[in-house]
Amino acid sequence: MSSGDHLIIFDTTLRDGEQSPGASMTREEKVRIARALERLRVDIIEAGFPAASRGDFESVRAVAETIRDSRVCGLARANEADIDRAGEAVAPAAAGRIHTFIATSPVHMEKKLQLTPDQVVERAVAAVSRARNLCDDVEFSPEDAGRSEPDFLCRIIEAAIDAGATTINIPDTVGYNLPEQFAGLIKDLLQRIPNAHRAVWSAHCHNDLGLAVANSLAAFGEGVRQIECTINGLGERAGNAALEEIVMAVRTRQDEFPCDTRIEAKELLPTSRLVANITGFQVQPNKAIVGVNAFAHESGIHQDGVLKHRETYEIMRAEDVGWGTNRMVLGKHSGRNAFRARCEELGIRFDSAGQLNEAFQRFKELADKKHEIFDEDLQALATEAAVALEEDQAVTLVAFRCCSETGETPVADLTLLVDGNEQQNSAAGDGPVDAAFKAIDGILGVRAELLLYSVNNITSGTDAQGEVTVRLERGGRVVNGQGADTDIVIASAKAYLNALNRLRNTGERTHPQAEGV
Ligand SMILES: CC(=O)SCCNC(=O)CCNC(=O)[C@H](O)C(C)(C)COP(=O)(O)OP(=O)(O)OC[C@H]1O[C@@H](n2cnc3c(N)ncnc32)[C@H](O)[C@@H]1OP(=O)(O)O
Ligand SMILES: CC(C)C(=O)C(=O)O
Ligand SMILES: [Mg+2]
Repeated sequence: MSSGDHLIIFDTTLRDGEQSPGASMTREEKVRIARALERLRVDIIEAGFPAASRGDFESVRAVAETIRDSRVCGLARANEADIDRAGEAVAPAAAGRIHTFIATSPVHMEKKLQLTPDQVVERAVAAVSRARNLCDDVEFSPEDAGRSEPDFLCRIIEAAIDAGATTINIPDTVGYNLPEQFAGLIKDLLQRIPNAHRAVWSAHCHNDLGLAVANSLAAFGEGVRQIECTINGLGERAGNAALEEIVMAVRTRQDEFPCDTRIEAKELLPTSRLVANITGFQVQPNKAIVGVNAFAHESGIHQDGVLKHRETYEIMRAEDVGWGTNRMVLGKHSGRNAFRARCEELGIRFDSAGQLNEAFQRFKELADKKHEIFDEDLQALATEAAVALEEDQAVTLVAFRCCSETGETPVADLTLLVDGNEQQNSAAGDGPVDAAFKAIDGILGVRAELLLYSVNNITSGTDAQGEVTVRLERGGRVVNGQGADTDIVIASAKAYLNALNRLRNTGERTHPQAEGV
């Protein structure tokens, strides 16, 4: 719990994070998240604003009673009642903190507090002194410091340290600052305030301009040793600096920073998921560190690079932040190397370059129709490709159109390539599949009995491939045919043709059951 020479991570998910409209948490939920934060080894957990409500007081107290390895903090305005309530709430903690604040920008002092700067200094000093009588660890924040006058900040911060503040937190409350400007403010305050060295300095940045993490890191570069942040960047308006981004930026770029955090990074993903599930604020896929795509590669050139040497396209290891591993997503941007590697992992071997090419071609065609290709899709593709190569597909589907309207008889219109010649036919049927089969029969003039027709979706989702199996019987011979497509009527036509081709190729076969369904 001591600050030592590491960067102190002050997590405010349960206080500022909870201020996101719609993110309110119950006491039990706060305790669950606090436990996760303790496993993550955050130094300080700001558990709530005890004066806000009885429920929040009880939540902060429950967290203080439960957590042993992180300091537990409660927020309080600069008034007696709030401070006493915060002191009472954190009293059971193994290590507690009272965090008191008052706004220092001209607009906040004049319009919101309706106090003069002298009155604000007076309240800040009284608040810090009162808090110090209740707790030996007191943090003071000049709210809206990012828009406050530096001279006034120097005055009030010096007074707060003299009154007993052990941490001075500089908030960019409305996310207005730019990184260089915020770093400049920190540097200026540290140089000009004579007793600055008696407190730990902290940054608390908001993300209104998407700069919360950048501003926090810039402040770290200028001497702050505590950063206030939240899991998934949850927080008031556009949120706070994201804890996982701060932690991994500092760890990954130790060449740029003076020290590291104590965070157990493998807990980042589980904690992110817990907070997302409890608050209902799901993380965007491209969110750094914890987004589902943060360690996923779909482009062939990237996949090829990562397969050859991970560091070509990854600056962190997925495993280090709680993911099982990085992820190769097969889609239309993927190349042969990733395709073959995944197939090999699934035990699919290609005996020849021709077989690989055939399967890869089919994979690209499918990928044009489907967002993501799953393992089951690959299995189906590999089977189809093998069948296509090993069998004489004398009849193939060239084009297909089907009109199906409420109250109207469905009509299928298709073109087949039969022994090298294109032939077209239309037919009506009881349903689109029946119409398709009849149109095929019309061209081929075959009479086979349909013994079985079944459809399975290979993967989930409305863009999933449907896999159709048909079983045909003619003259005592029984064959099965399979077809897969994102359109199940086309999958049906393919399966029917596959079976008809087999009937042609297995003219002499008498044990069709061996094929199984
Ligand atoms: C930047 C931040 O994140 S600050 C924290 C923001 N979080 C919250 O506000 C969540 C918890 N808040 C609450 O539950 C309520 O606002 C309470 C219980 C704190 C106060 O409720 P109310 O007494 O009804 O006051 P209300 O919220 O309407 O107005 C805030 C009052 O606090 C005053 N105030 C605001 N900040 C401070 C401060 N740091 N120190 C002293 N007084 C303050 C305002 O000037 C206003 O005073 P007024 O009533 O005399 O005009
Ligand atoms: C209470 C303070 C630190 C705050 O949340 C802010 O200014 O954003
Ligand atoms: Mg804030």
